[in-house]
Amino acid sequence: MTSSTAPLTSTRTAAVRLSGVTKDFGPVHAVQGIDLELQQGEIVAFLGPNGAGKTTTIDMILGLSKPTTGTATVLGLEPREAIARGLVSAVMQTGGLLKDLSVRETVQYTASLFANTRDVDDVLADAGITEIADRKVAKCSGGEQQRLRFAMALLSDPSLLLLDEPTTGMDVEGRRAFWSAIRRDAEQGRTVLFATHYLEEADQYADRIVLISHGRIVADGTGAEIKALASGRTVRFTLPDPDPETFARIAGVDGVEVRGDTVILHSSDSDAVARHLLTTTDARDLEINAKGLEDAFISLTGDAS
Ligand SMILES: Nc1ncnc2c1ncn2[C@@H]1O[C@H](COP(=O)(O)OP(=O)(O)OP(=O)(O)O)[C@@H](O)[C@H]1O
Repeated sequence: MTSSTAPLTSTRTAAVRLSGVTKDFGPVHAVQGIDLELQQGEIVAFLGPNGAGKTTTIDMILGLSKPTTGTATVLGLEPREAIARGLVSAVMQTGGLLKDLSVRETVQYTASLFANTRDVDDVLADAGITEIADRKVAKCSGGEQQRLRFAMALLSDPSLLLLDEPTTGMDVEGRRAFWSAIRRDAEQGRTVLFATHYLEEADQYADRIVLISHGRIVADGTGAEIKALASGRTVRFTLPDPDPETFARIAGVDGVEVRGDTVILHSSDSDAVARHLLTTTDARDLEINAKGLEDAFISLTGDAS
């Protein structure tokens, strides 16, 4: 066994390395070949729609399931080994809290289950919940409960923190308080990977966004780079027997989708494209819409079904 000599704190060891990872559930190909390396200290968002494969991938990083093919390592170790050494913690969406305990009692109880932990008051402070330490869990808002889960996750002082859609169902204020606690903590150098559906959340809190769709990475970059993919407008219209080639040649058109008699053009100059269509073709029922993330997924994956 070589793991006892592994250079755990070396900046050269990736926090997470996925190589050719796939995961099948019977006939469902949930993850279809992911190669990804996260450096220590990075805050990375896994951004994708429902069913993209985010949770399945996080479960493999946590060692909760094994890849069908490919390998996953955490700080150079097998995921289960990294967990056993207290190097990884997770904040999941729900569950795991006893309603009758107070916030402090919950953290104290969790701490009592481990041999070595950080000081309870310190983790309460880091999670920003010192002032509600005596409140019963049942009386805490969704955002406060998530900050409590975050405090519990900090007890082992993990190098890697995984968050699976941690702000689902929270109001704006709960979300803001939760993320400011995470962000403050991450500034100390912890690696954070979180799954989200929201481009804004990913853009605001991550240094890097990995866009995932249908079990594959379709883009990987900064918030500005990913937002550029989701910017621009679509021009939708109907025309009998449309020819995609003709539309691709119109100045300002970046992408063409044809669904029967309906055509959707992606463009950064939708006014010019609309003017051209209305003055030189028989296009009808023309609509201009702001592009969103769903359109970015469609353009990137070519999935126009
Ligand atoms: N245990 C399982 N058995 C069968 N299919 C599964 C199982 N777990 C996940 N899947 C399927 O794998 C695909 C990926 O699911 P996954 O939960 O990883 O997506 P996700 O990106 O986390 O989605 P969401 O944002 O909805 O949580 C989906 O089609 C899902 O139905």
